[in-house]
Amino acid sequence: MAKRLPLIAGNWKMNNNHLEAIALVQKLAFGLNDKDYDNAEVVVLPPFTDLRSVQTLVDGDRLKIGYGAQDVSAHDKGAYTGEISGSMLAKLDCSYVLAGHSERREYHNEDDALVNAKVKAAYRHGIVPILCVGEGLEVRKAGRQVEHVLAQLDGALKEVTAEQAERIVVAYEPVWAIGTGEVATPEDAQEVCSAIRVRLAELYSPEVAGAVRVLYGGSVKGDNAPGIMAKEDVDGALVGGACLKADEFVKVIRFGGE
Ligand SMILES: O=C(CO)COP(=O)(O)O
Repeated sequence: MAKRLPLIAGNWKMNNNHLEAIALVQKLAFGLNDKDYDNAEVVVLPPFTDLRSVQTLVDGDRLKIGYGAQDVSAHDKGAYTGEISGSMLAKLDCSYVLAGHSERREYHNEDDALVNAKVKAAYRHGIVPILCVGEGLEVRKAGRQVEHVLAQLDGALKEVTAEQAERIVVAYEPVWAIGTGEVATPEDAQEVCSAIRVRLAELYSPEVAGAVRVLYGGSVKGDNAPGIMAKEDVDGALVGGACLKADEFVKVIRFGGE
């Protein structure tokens, strides 16, 4: 089985205008060397309004940093005020798009059916979805995190083919660890990431399960990344706060040492 290249993705959330975006990507590129890009695929997920500027910079300077969006419409075009389609993102050469981030689920009432529609919209336009799943504190306290996350996974993957699923990225982000400074232990992350992989093998095949990158997200920083990344079924990180500072994000990307 081919070794999975770790993916370190920075979700900027609603931070940085397009000028700030250019400055941050330039600083990040300046801080990274060839070895870093061999160790991990580096991706940034800026707000929609920054994507054209990021595309121009990445193209012009031939940066090895990938990029994508934080959301996509389930629809391809038409009267959907405020929405952004997969084809618009594809035209900006976005490689990835988040689907089902807990903040979309919470503040925009996105349910598994809508997340599933967004996952399929991404595939229609050749964009790899980064599917976010994760439990809240109550579910964690009740010890039902695995069951909860697998139900989200099943819902999001309805009618997704094995060929499509092989390319998906799944990010396990326990809601109680997002933006709280409360990081899951490496064992917590491994438990759920491994359960996700087992479920992918059941839904598809061991080959698909072996190819999919499963990330952990939730208060990942330079100092806790190595412990989490050392776990067998954790193939990278989805980083929020720590990706807004280039130096700190570089530390996460160097989880395995300089
Ligand atoms: O939600 C996250 C990434 O998508 C995690 O955010 P923090 O790293 O700020 O906890």
